[in-house]
Amino acid sequence: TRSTRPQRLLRAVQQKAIKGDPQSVISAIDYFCRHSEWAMNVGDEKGSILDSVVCEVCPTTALELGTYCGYSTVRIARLLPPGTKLITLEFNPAFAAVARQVIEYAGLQNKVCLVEGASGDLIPKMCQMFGIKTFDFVFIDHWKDRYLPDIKLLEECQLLRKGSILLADNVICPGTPEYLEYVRNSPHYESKYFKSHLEYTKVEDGLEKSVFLG
Ligand SMILES: Nc1ncnc2c1ncn2CCOCCNC(=O)c1cc(-c2ccc(F)cc2)cc(O)c1O
Ligand SMILES: [Mg+2]
Repeated sequence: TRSTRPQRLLRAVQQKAIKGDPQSVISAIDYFCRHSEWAMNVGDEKGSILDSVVCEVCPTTALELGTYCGYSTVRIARLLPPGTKLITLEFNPAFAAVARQVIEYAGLQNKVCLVEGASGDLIPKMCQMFGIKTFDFVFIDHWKDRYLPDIKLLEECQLLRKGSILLADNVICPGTPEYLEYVRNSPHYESKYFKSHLEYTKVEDGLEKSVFLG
């Protein structure tokens, strides 16, 4: 049977990137998506904004909702100091299988814990599964209609603390209107929009950075 797009993306990494070199894995995926097949990675333009927020936060505990092929997982994990853990949740087993191989190719498997399952089911288990009290940083990049229910779930599970940073992808395209309305109007968040473009296109998109105020 024909290969899938994530499998073709993985093959491009294995053929073009250097094993153990996260930057070459990132560049190989960006090249594949620009010159061969578009794929829904956060991409290089929004990825640079993601990098700067991760470097500013220096998280000791980080969560990613929506792994896909592991592109943003590699971007985040390569910036984390030793001893920190990035937990990434992926619903689709085929995506997760590719992501594990991309993360391993980058040599970052010891900094990443990929869990398969739906965010709504897994978030309440973070404490018992990993002993995580609170997350310093959350990158939100999964089903656009799950953004709002899942941050409310993070609040209810007391997984956010004063100063926890949420960074949400695709707030313009495909768009997350309810999420934006909530974080921009809630007294519990201070929110800021980083204007950019939909990965590998000229279409407007952006990231919303929100600080939880407690
Ligand atoms: N653990 C979990 N729990 C729940 N749900 C989960 C999950 N893990 C995964 N999922 C669900 C699916 O995750 C992928 C979500 N991402 C996108 O859909 C996406 C789409 C576009 C896009 C597509 C077409 C266009 F024309 C224009 C833009 C761009 C992006 O940057 C996107 O991120
Ligand atoms: Mg996205």
